Amino acid sequence: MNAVIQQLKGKLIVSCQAYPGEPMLDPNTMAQVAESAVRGGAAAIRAKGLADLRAIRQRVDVPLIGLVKVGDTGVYITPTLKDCIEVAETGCEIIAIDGTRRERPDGRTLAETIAEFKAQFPEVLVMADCGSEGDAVAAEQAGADIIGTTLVGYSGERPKTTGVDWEAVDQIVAAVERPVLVEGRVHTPQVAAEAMQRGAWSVVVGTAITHPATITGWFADAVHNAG
Ligand SMILES: CC(=O)N[C@H](C=O)[C@@H](O)[C@H](O)[C@H](O)COP(=O)(O)O
Repeated sequence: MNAVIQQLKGKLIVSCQAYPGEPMLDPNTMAQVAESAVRGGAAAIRAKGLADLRAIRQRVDVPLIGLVKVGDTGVYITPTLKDCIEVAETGCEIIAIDGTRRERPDGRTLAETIAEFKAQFPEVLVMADCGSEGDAVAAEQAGADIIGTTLVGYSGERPKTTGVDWEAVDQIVAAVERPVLVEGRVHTPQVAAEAMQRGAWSVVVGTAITHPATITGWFADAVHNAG
């Protein structure tokens, strides 16, 4: 078992991302958020964008799961081999890439992408962001080291549930042997604990920890609806 994967077993991973046009879209800000998450107990940080990744790398010692987002539709999470290489060059232990069976913008299959990437970066792990059980099985066969439920509800294969899509999580956990990171719409500690009980290796939480505008909206709506 790879040491980094072992290190993440039963631990919380925090995703620190701000989006185009947002006030927190700033590498130094994201590095501060990441360091705060590590102080709170995050065993690893997931982050996007080369500048954010470089800034976070200088600030925290825990493993980094790096990605880039190219657009926000179709295959947009670290979509090409070139993107994989650029992310790995920032010093991440793990790269997160689109792990669906959809056509990739550079024409490579997922298996080709992983094989060519690993030829250059044998030490760097690949997390496949999947949207369904079928994706997860294919991604494992394609050589992914870690399976993420990241794209469940976003790739068109599964409906987007309000919280975690437990049916998809159960199917994926049962179908693959690789560690499954439950990621996407984990909004409370109780839900994170349930993910572990259902067989997750680790849980990745983004919005509910690191996206104040969304969290504020939850509270604002609750107050408004109760008033
Ligand atoms: C679908 C997609 O593009 N997900 C992205 C992947 O990196 C992020 O925008 C999410 O914040 C992340 O997956 C964590 O999920 P949540 O923020 O729901 O805890």
